[in-house]
Amino acid sequence: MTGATVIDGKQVAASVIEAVKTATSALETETGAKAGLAVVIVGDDPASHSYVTSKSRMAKECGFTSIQHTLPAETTQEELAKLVQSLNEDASIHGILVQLPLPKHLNSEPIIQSIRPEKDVDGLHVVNAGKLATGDLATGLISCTPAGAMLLVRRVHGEDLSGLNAVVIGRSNLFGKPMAQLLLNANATVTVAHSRTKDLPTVARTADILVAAVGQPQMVKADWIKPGATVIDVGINRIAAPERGEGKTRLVGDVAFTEASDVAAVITPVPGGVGPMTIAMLMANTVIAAHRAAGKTAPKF
Ligand SMILES: Nc1nc(=O)c2c([nH]1)NC[C@@H]1CN(c3ccc(C(=O)N[C@@H](CCC(=O)O)C(=O)O)cc3)C=[N+]21
Repeated sequence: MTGATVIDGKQVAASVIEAVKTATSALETETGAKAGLAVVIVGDDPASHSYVTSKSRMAKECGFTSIQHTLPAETTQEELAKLVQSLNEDASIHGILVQLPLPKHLNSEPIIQSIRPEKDVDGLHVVNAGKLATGDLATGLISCTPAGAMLLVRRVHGEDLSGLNAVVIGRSNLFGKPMAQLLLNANATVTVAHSRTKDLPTVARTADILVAAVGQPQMVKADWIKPGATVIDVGINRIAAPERGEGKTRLVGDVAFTEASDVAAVITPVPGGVGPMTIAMLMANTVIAAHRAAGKTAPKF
């Protein structure tokens, strides 16, 4: 039995996309500039290709100039660096996304840091990470998954999280750290827990807002959740689903959704929760970057 309200991330993402479309066409009408997103993918990992395809499709739907660079698995560090450099210099491109992970022989860190911060729509450049860490949310670009998860939190709790305990499980630069900073910036009392935390369930149970990015399928159980909490599930795990037929798989989050729904007040599903928000915020970051490049005040999402 599901007692919790299930947040429809697809629906919230669709409303963000509508706002992006409006901002994109307003910018074009005012300045003649068309927002441009370049997505770079190296190698042939099928999951990565499917994500990139949906990003490119969504970019077109938003009215962007959307270009996709598909490079062979044996691309060298120098070749990739050269491509990023040319995209940095291309005035028609406002956002550059290099799909991660890169093949093992490539070093992603210098590539990400070579993207001009103004075009870093993934929010992974140290300049953007630093702006978020110092509370400057107005001039940088915020990493898409935490930005999307935070937008869902704001839909539930409003802009001010004063007095609320938030626990983020996960401490990656990609998600956990920026998520914690967004929550802190909204006045939540934030705990960052991780694999070395002693007694994770007890720590998790202090959360009014529990954000799970543990990377383990259905690890967060009902007894990890404070009754009435908001649970944001950031996990994307593909597991075997023999009930659907031999060799079939399905997507699950980091939260044991069915049992968690009996305890939480609000919960995000997987699929259909944070995932669609990630793509929507990438579009939002691109139109923000395009506004700034044209010297216009960027829209807020
Ligand atoms: N530079 C970079 N930036 C990223 O933001 C980035 C990346 N690399 N590499 C891979 C991860 C993963 N990621 C997702 C985006 C959307 C869904 C999404 O829309 N998921 C759907 C389900 C999709 C499906 O059915 O497979 C959902 O949760 O409903 C999931 C995962 C972005 N990533």
